Amino acid sequence: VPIGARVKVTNTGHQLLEYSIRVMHPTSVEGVDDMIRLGDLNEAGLLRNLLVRHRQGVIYTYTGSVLVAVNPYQELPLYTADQVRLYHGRRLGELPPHVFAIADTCYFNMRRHNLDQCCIISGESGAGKTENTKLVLQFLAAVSGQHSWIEQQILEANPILEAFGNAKTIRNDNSSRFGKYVEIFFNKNGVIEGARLEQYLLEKSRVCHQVGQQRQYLLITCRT
Ligand SMILES: Nc1ncnc2c1ncn2[C@@H]1O[C@H](COP(=O)(O)OP(=O)(O)OP(=O)(O)O)[C@@H](O)[C@H]1O
Repeated sequence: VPIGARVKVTNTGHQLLEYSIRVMHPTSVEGVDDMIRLGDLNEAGLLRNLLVRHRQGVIYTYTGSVLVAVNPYQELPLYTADQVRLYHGRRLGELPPHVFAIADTCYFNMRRHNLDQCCIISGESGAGKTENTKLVLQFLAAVSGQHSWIEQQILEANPILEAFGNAKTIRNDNSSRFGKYVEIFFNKNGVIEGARLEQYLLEKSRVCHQVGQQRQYLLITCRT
């Protein structure tokens, strides 16, 4: 049953949807940074908030410690070195929502509590998972102290992986053919020492041409 509606059974046994119309909560008019503060905390309220912010050119919104990113489909001046410096060492929520704030919170928690941190990036095809993953890596490489060859290698591995593992679909010109599990290893001083990437969840439905044995799926690049 859609949110805001309820099922009513008529005398003849038919089911009807009855919609209730309510006055919009003031927080839904301008939009809020953190959707936990929404008065209309339902699906319609969340979607409206994202729409209002998108119209204002704002692509990131929190729901507590979860970041919702709306794909802007255009270059925004949000990922400069100045932005990295701005978000480094700040508490979540202190500044406007940003993927750098999430990356910084992970880095801070890892160093402070000496615990592994995990960032899950999910969404439908074309939502911006790959781009935001790269931004998290870019941020971690920038703040993790020494600017060594290793950090550069990790960042530069992406175009190579994308060359083999990405291809055009109706939804996304640069669609990934497989999911990625990226592990970044830091030493005690918070400096990047290495990385490991594991691929999983290959979407066979996206493969349109198969080379040789099944195991070679990942080396297939194709255009649909
Ligand atoms: N933050 C952003 N700023 C600018 N452009 C973006 C941003 N996020 C996504 N895009 C654009 O949208 C395109 C699709 O994004 P991306 O490849 O990250 O989606 P995805 O969720 O990984 O999709 P798939 O599941 O199909 O691999 C990118 O190639 C880029 O052009």
